[in-house]
Amino acid sequence: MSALLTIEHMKTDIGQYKVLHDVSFSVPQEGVFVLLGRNGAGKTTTLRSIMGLWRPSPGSVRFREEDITGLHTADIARRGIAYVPEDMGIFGGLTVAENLVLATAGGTPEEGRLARIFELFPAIEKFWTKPARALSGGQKQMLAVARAIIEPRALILIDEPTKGLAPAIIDAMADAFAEVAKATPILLVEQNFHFASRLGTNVAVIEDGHVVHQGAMADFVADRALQERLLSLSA
Ligand SMILES: Nc1ncnc2c1ncn2[C@@H]1O[C@H](COP(=O)(O)OP(=O)(O)OP(=O)(O)O)[C@@H](O)[C@H]1O
Repeated sequence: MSALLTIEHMKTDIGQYKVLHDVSFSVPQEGVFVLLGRNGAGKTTTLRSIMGLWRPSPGSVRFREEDITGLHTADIARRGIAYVPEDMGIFGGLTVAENLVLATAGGTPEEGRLARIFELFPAIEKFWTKPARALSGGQKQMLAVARAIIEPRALILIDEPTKGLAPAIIDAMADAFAEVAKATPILLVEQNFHFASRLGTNVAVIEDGHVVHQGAMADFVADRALQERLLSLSA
């Protein structure tokens, strides 16, 4: 089966700074693909480049067999790629309901989809009429992901959802994300190796703007020497 998303030799400059030097990886049609790397390695820049928020040049991004390199962000999103940025992009002054309605194309969430979201993230239903700023950090992250899946999507990019969250919340999030991934593949940026290895089916490691490893998560988890070398982990 061909890959869902293929990135080849992506290189991104931000102003005068050369941030991505050579990023290549392929996201399969199913599961959770994790992009790991130390602080400042280029993970967020990779997601932003896929979404057209930075313009990669040269290199190519292919999605469902189509070359989407250089398209505008709205055109990339229209092809079914949702992006949950690290700051989550939710509106604190609006209610949870309004945040979800704003994320729908027609202004009315589809009933079955909303019911599924309530099942996955009970806090969304519980705090439906409350302002989003009243949610805890973990609940805000759940709302951000709920916004991403309120419409059918082909792929969700999620940037470091566990940042700053307590272990019990992270465990609940892992369960919910595993459920989400059964319907929609996820490209996940993470630094929390425990969370990433629990969820991930495939992994790529980025170091100083280069992808230095790509493979099955199970093989990476089994290879402690490789983890130690690439991530300074002794997990
Ligand atoms: N707007 C910007 N202007 C200049 N340099 C930037 C900008 N955004 C990111 N960088 C630099 O690009 C490099 C990669 O940043 P990026 O945010 O992609 O890393 P990351 O792997 O996501 O790290 P983190 O885990 O800390 O978020 C860093 O050295 C960062 O300082």
